Amino acid sequence: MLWNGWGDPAKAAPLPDAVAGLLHDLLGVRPSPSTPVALKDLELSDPTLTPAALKDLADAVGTADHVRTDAESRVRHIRGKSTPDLLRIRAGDVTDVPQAVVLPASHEEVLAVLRACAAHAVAVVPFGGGTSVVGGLAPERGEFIALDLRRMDALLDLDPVSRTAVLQPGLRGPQAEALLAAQGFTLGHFPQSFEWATVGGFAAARSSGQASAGYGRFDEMVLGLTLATPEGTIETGRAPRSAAGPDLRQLVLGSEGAFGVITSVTVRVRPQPEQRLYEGWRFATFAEGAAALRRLAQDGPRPTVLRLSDETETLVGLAQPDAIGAALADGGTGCLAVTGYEGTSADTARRREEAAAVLRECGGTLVGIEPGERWAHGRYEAPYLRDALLDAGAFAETLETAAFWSRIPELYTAVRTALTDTLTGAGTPPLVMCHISHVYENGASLYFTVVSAQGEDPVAHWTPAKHAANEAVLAAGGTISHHHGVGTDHRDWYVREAGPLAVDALRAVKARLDPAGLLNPGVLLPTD
Ligand SMILES: Cc1cc2nc3c(=O)[nH]c(=O)nc-3n(C[C@H](O)[C@H](O)[C@H](O)COP(=O)(O)OP(=O)(O)OC[C@H]3O[C@@H](n4cnc5c(N)ncnc54)[C@H](O)[C@@H]3O)c2cc1C
Repeated sequence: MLWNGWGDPAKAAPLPDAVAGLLHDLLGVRPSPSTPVALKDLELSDPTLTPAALKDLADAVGTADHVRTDAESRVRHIRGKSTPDLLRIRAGDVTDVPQAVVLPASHEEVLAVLRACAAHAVAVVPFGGGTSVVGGLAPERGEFIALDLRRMDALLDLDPVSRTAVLQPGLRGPQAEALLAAQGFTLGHFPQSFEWATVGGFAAARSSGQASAGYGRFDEMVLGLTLATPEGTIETGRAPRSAAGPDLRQLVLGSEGAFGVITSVTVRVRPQPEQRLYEGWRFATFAEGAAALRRLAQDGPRPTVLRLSDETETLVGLAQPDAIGAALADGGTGCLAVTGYEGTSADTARRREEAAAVLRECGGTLVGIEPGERWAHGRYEAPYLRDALLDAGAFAETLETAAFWSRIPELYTAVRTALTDTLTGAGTPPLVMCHISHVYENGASLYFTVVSAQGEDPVAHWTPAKHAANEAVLAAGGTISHHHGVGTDHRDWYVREAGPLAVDALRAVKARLDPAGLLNPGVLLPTD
């Protein structure tokens, strides 16, 4: 993973000329005068852990080799991958750097690390793939270690009769899929961060993948979890469903490292699909397309992938950026939906035919296989483009929410307006794009992408727009996050969404599991 950008440096994507032209002409983007600070020029404070703390940590993981204090290891575990995170590290801001990176190999070693940290009053940030986009890896505490779970990367068990698998938390998406595929199964969890994010991170942040219409969200796949806390171990998941009290899985899912470290996850798996097929449909308007998605979500049949871009995202996605200005002035040129079917040949053929009838009835026109296959082929590429946009002096960020179907139109307008008005008022009119890519019987998520010129201080320039969007989400009846989580960035809005009694109850849970407040201080819950 690139330390100050996204993904595999070999896959870095140059900005297409047409996009560069659009940025300049439509958004007034000017080339950035500054170049990112080089790794060797970052000015890190010296590690402050005492020799006794370092020795206890080394004992906990068996060897000092798995306790790293070198500058590069520490920098590689700073914050996550939101655009403000990238802008800050590109500017050389290393204030949130961990004191050390500790790499345990088992549940017992995680417990031992937590004991050592408690003894030395050092905070702990569980670190999976480091792809958090909500400040989930930036605790409000100066001295902390990053607990990197990459060595816990085994498939511990596969039960083909029950169709369950037990996975260690440090498995990245492709590693987990490869281990399952070798035995004929798939998890079916394909978020855009699939290549880098981990099983533990998926559970800790309640992730949702691009095939959620067919396979479900990650939290729906989880049947059991093991949680290591400073006070001991919690295990959940004796049976697929249970009436034995409240479901403790739900307390661990989405806890973002604030209650403990997830050291194993039992998931349901499905047979590898015989066939995968994706295609494109066109709707006259976003509202018409959304109504079609709702019909499929409520009455079926459910495609495995179901997504709809609004007019602006459709134009940009079709690589027709030159046409955007004119098309927006004309009121848009329609919206692209992608439907995907994975499963046995007979099942995909049946669902495809029945879904096509519904989509036609709702006003859709089949465009063909090409847009669907193009989407599937390039599904993990967009984050690479963000680095090129930042290099070119543009700002690009995403945010997401969800609501019941009846609220979706108001939520869509409210968030777009908040982003557009705030950034236009600050002198950088944005391009705001949106898509629906996670649907339920009763509602859907909205995922926004914002592109504009960078302000002089790009992070400070973006913050009021992000806050205005958060306010719009709450006012329009949305949730502050559908799948990115709370972290530190959404925490104050989450506290308002959940309400004071709920937050107090969660604090009581944290106080019992983590009495010294060492786990991810300030992430999910306020520290005071
Ligand atoms: C380009 C890009 C695209 C993205 N696309 C999607 C998407 O399509 N869908 C989606 O849901 N999300 C997406 N995300 C967000 C992110 O990938 C998810 O939140 C993911 O679940 C994080 O996994 P991770 O392993 O990187 O966790 P990290 O970023 O390392 O950690 C996330 C949080 O969980 C905690 N944590 C991590 N591992 C554990 C553990 N084992 N036990 C306890 N706590 C733990 C961390 O302390 C942190 O608070 C995207 C992010 C980026 C940058």
